[in-house]
Amino acid sequence: MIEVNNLRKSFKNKKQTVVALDGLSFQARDGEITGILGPNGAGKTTCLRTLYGLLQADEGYATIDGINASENPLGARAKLGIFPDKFGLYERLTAYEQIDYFASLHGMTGNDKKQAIERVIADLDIQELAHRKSAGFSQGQRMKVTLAQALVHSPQNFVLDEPTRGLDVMSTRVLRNYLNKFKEKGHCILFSSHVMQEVAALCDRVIIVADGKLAAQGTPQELCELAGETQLEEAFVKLIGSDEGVAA
Ligand SMILES: Nc1ncnc2c1ncn2[C@@H]1O[C@H](COP(=O)(O)OP(=O)(O)OP(=O)(O)O)[C@@H](O)[C@H]1O
Repeated sequence: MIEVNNLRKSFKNKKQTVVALDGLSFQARDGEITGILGPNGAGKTTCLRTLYGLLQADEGYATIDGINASENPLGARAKLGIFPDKFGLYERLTAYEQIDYFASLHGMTGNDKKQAIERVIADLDIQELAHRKSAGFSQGQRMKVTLAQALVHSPQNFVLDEPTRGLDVMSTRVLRNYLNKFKEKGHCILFSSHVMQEVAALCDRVIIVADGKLAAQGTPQELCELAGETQLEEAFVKLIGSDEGVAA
């Protein structure tokens, strides 16, 4: 379970202060897919970077299975799989070596590590890629290796930043199926998006963020009822009071 409590974060330069998070709070529960939906600049990535321990909030805190992400970033990351917005594979390494590298970063060694790598390779059905160098991998193959390296340490929680950006239809379907399977096993999945269809298709609960604050939350159905609309897109526009920076 992931909890975000009253997060505040501003970025300051000489001329200007940008408030990225302005007291954001929400929960993402086990056994559910939670989507953070918000227009461009709403604060989604800033929130996720705080969860990874890459950014320190000015106020408030985030916990991963009860572990404070800024006080104990290594402990929190052990419980977290991170699917970044760009697939940064090392072209000269094989898929197996990439996954092995991430397993080692999580402190895995010996037979436990070997078994974990083989399990995730089988899970994602990438046996034929395992001993190929990643230079030349297709977008879908890169996505699967990225998933494997994010999940090799069997985290309870999985966070994805705009996961289907740049993916073709087939890769998007593979990723969605995988997220649904992961959810059915009782894991907590949190992803950010400004793509309405994706959120409507995948999410059990939606956190709508605008200007760094929680604008509304609930199931897609509850959000439609709250706004008095039948389509999530219309409900979203009504709830944030603007249609800027939203993709259908
Ligand atoms: N490192 C930074 N320095 C200065 N301003 C920043 C920095 N990171 C984020 N911001 C600002 O904070 C606000 C929130 O940005 P953030 O990237 O979290 O939004 P987002 O919801 O992820 O947007 P998008 O959907 O466009 O990716 C924006 O106004 C952005 O310009």
